[in-house]
Amino acid sequence: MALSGVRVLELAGLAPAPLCGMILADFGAQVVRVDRLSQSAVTSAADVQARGKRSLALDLKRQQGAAVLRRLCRGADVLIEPFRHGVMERLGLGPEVLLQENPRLIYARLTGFGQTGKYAQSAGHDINYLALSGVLSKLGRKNENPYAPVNLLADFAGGGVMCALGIVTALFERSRSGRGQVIDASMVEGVAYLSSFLWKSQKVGLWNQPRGENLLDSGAPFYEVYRTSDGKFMAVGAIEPKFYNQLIKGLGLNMDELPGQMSLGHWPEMKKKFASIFAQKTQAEWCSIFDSTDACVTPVLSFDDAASHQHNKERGSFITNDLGEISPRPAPVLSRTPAVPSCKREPFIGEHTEEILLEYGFTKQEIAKLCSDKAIELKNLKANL
Ligand SMILES: C[C@H](CCC[C@@H](C)[C@H]1CC[C@H]2[C@@H]3[C@H](O)C[C@@H]4C[C@H](O)CC[C@]4(C)[C@H]3C[C@H](O)[C@]12C)C(=O)SCCNC(=O)CCNC(=O)[C@H](O)C(C)(C)COP(=O)(O)OP(=O)(O)OC[C@H]1O[C@@H](n2cnc3c(N)ncnc32)[C@H](O)[C@@H]1OP(=O)(O)O
Repeated sequence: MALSGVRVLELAGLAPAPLCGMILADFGAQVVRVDRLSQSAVTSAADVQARGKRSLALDLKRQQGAAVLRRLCRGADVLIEPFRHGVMERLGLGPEVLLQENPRLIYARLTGFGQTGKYAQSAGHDINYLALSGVLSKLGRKNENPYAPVNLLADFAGGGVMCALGIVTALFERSRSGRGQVIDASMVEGVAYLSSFLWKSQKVGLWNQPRGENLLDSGAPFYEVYRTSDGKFMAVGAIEPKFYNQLIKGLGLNMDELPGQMSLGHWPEMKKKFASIFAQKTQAEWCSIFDSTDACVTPVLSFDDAASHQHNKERGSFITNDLGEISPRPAPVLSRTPAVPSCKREPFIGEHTEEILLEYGFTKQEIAKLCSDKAIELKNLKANL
């Protein structure tokens, strides 16, 4: 796999860092999740993005525990840390310390607000980062408050994925320079960057109307979701005139009797018309009308339906693990070295502590001492059941 041989240490955190680590693991990196000891490991217990990772339980608040991480970092390629600015420094694990000991280390700091600035020390979650990036102000329907679509945008796209991009970019650069570096992955900036199109298209007329009344933000009748007679939904994205024509045809309407596609004043009335037509047939009936056309009309699928949809099945877009759990296949698909996601269950806290420490050069005696000092925890299957 593309990232085979890359050794990653991921300090356990909430949603974004686990996704970042899982992406690296899916593409072949050896990812170790560094958990708190099971008594206090709330975040790891809730981690459902640990595919392909191993778990090492380490108490970083104890000096011996912090020293273990320092030693692990000497043999690692990447460290992902998801804490507020200052936490790692207080533990004596800041980048200046770890990079001095291992100049090849890529030290990825995945936070909401970044390492500097007024909010660097503040708590926050996806919705706050999205808000500060400016993007939240653009999301939502007409006359409604801005709406944060689950925690996908800042946490996962602007955070986890952007941080993974930073890491592979830094790994690529290191292959030329031989040097590691620090990555300051702020979710505010990650999601703002992701929204570059929005920022850079402000003057082209796409966003002249208030929120929810523009072409791509649910203002247009041809870029909207409609309810079907069986309580399901169809997604319509017929933007270009040649595709819009096919939409109109599929709906059984006559173009000559309709206002122009881009007649904004008619959009509310056209939406009502489309809505009343979509409400007359089931989702399956609309699919049989629109499948195999270029009308850009697709069913809004539940997770179950998405996993069993013919198109997704043909591509193998969803995978099933040893426990029968279905999840999305890693993307994108690389032709020679595709990701090979693990089928095994996710790790228990501390399940691999001993084997990881041995691998990183600790002796059995050192491990026993760390264990009796409560700096580490060996397999604790019970805590996870
Ligand atoms: C919207 C999302 C968040 C969604 C997450 C939800 C899905 C889950 C959140 C809570 C979960 C529920 C809960 O756990 C209870 C149940 C548990 C059960 O097992 C399952 C069901 C649950 C109901 C469970 C269900 C779900 O899983 C949840 C609802 C987000 O936006 S996530 C993005 C958050 N932001 C960031 O990641 C940005 C960077 N990080 C931060 O800003 C802060 O870390 C954050 C997130 C604000 C938290 O602040 P906090 O004060 O808690 O931490 P820090 O200041 O960063 O300091 C960390 C301290 O921890 C010490 N430490 C770390 N590792 C170790 C270790 N190995 N040993 C010892 N100590 C350790 C570290 O030293 C720091 O200590 P100090 O503060 O003393 O320096």
